[in-house]
Amino acid sequence: MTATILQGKEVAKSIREELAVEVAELKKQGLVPGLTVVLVGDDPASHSYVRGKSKGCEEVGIRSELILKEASTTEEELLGIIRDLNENPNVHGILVQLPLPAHISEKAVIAAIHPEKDVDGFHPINVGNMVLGNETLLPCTPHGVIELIKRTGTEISGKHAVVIGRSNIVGKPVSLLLQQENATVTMCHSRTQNLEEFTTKADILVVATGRAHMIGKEHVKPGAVVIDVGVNRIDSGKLVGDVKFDEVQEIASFLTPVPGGVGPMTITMLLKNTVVAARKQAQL
Ligand SMILES: Nc1nc(=O)c2c([nH]1)NC[C@@H]1CN(c3ccc(C(=O)N[C@@H](CCC(=O)O)C(=O)O)cc3)C=[N+]21
Ligand SMILES: [Mg+2]
Repeated sequence: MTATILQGKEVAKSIREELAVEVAELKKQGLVPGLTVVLVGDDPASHSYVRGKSKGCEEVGIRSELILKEASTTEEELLGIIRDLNENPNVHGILVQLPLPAHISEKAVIAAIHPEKDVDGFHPINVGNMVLGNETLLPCTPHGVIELIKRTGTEISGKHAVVIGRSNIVGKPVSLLLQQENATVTMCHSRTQNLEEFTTKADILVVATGRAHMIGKEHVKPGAVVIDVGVNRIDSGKLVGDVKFDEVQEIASFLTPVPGGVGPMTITMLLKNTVVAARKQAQL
């Protein structure tokens, strides 16, 4: 079997086209959705991701603004910026790019964002609502993963999903969303013993370890849907996933590439959240 490659980039494009139509409609009603991205410091990877976000906004007609602050910015200054953005009616979404410099508490910064403007879905109130199954702004990568799996035409309900990685931004929330789609979910992580024993049972395997090329075909059940959330910059400068693509392609039914898989879906879900947040705030 050779896997069908799940082109996240193309799925993302079609969702962006739908969003562009929706945004044009909102503009006729006087509402221009607005996203502000705050970037502290000069991490090149962060700058590259942020460029992707501005480009996405431009594509769908969202007004986007970038606030660049030097690495020496204090937590108080950053909290002050967030307070102003919380009060600005033209700003519907606030995204503070992570990671932040070590002297700034990410927890404090995330908690300071108004939950209705938290388009990352990282605020404890939004996380709590997600856990409860309440309608809320969902975290972008997990939401993008679910959308991608749905595009395979695979029924999630009743399937065994195995998630590797237990981070707050991917592993934990994606496990929860899969369970809400009625999958039976197993969560594995860096301390899991006999990883293959679990992963070879997976109908759906979501890999979010942050370790380049750690999953090979010996980990995968023939015919599985494999979603690679890894974005690892290797020495050559190349971007690679957590999955050995060429190997796993021989055995999976569907496989996401890196780049061009989950990444573009993440940004698209951010655009979607910004539109949802704008509607909610404008009561439209
Ligand atoms: N507050 C916050 N929210 C985030 O959502 C957030 C963050 N901080 N910090 C960093 C991570 C990482 N992240 C990515 C988004 C898109 C791609 C993406 O589109 N990647 C392209 C390739 C991009 C390239 O070539 O560099 C792809 O996979 O095809 C990757 C990574 C969002 N993050
Ligand atoms: Mg882990």
